[in-house]
Amino acid sequence: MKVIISPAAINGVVTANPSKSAMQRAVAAALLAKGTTMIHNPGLSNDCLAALEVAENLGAMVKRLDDGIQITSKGVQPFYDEINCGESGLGIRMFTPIAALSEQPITIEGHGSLVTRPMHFFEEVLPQLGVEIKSRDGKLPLKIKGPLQAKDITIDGSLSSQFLTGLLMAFGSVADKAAITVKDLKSKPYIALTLQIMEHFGVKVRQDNFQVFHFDKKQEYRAKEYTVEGDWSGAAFLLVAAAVAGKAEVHHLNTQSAQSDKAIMEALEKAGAEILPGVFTMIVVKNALKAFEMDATDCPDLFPPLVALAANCKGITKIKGVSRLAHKESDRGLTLQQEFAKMGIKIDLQGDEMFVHGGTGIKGNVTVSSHNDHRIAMACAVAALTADGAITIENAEAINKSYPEFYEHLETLGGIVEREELKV
Ligand SMILES: O=C(O)C1=C[C@@H](OP(=O)(O)O)[C@@H](O)[C@H](O)C1
Ligand SMILES: C=C(OP(=O)(O)O)C(=O)O
Repeated sequence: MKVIISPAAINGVVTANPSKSAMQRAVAAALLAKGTTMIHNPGLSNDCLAALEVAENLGAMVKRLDDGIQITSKGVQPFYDEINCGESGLGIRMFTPIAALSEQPITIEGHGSLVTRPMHFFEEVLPQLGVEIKSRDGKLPLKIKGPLQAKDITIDGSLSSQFLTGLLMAFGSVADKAAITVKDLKSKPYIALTLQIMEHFGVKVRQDNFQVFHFDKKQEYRAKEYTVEGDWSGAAFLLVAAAVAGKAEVHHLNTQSAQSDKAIMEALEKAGAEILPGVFTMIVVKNALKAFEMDATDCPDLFPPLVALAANCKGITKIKGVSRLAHKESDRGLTLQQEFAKMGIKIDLQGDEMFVHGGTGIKGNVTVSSHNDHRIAMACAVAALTADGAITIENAEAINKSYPEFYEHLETLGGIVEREELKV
């Protein structure tokens, strides 16, 4: 699908979409728990749907009800010898150690960009925990055979926190006394979110400075009611849209959330946007915007909205953490540079730093590509609001990975979105 976004002023109120990071973790916890869990405000993005299907294939019963999604489980008891994590990096890295709790051989598949994302971590770590594993040169498909035994282990956390999330979740249901030591952990707030959700479902982990994670006694996940928080990662695009093109009120955003991407507020403040915080509501209003500096090493998903913001800020914005972007749905440092260049915005990449030359005007009447990356599509859509003509985004349906409601929400706020379905 192509969408054409015309320049427009933003003004309106929306409720943030459910966080896929929180939803996927809750689905995993519900699978690991014995009993019936009810998930309210469930996410229905592609990554969330993939997590639900994986949970079903690993033994859970999933029912869609009017007030949420009900998951009934007896723990991991696979129905099939294959699971498919769709395009979700978190999904595959979290569910692989969980699937390995069973002794049944299981093939783990995915599609799209997931097929080229690195998984060699598992080949280094899982054999130390008693799991046999084969991959295609560190990539999908993975073939595993458990059962995983929780033991003291040291891992490298520099590529992604998602592997640690998977080990923590799996250890939570089998560890007696064990510790995971992590070297050079990145994206730490995502681990805080994992620990918070594990604790909600009855499993406590003692941690020292995000370096050592101790399991002190045998614990069990308990089936619970859980309400998925609003998604700061998706809302970041709407808040930036307001800062550059008008005003927006976004509901269901918790400023006390463990989500790393609430750091968008720090960037908006530095850039000079007007911010009116409320209880579970953020109001952002346009103001004169200036270049800012930000370290996004631990909140890498903020790069695309930060670039859309920086494009509208006078001066050169410096964002640190570019090396975290190489293995996302696209190589996001390069795709941002390439697509924003088409809109007349110069981006320099120097080592781990990105420099965005903003305030020079955004060029419209151009076609950009999402590179099948949801966050690139959303960043280009926000850039279009202040361009001097409409911007066509190819492969615009990429947003379904995390935020299927994105274009509707943009329209609710006053955005002008024309959809062109491809004719077959
Ligand atoms: O745990 C999670 O929910 C996520 C962790 C982050 O990945 P890294 O830990 O690889 O940075 C983030 O980029 C991803 O979108 C979601
Ligand atoms: C990188 C992302 O997700 P994941 O790694 O879970 O595929 C993302 O949502 O931007």
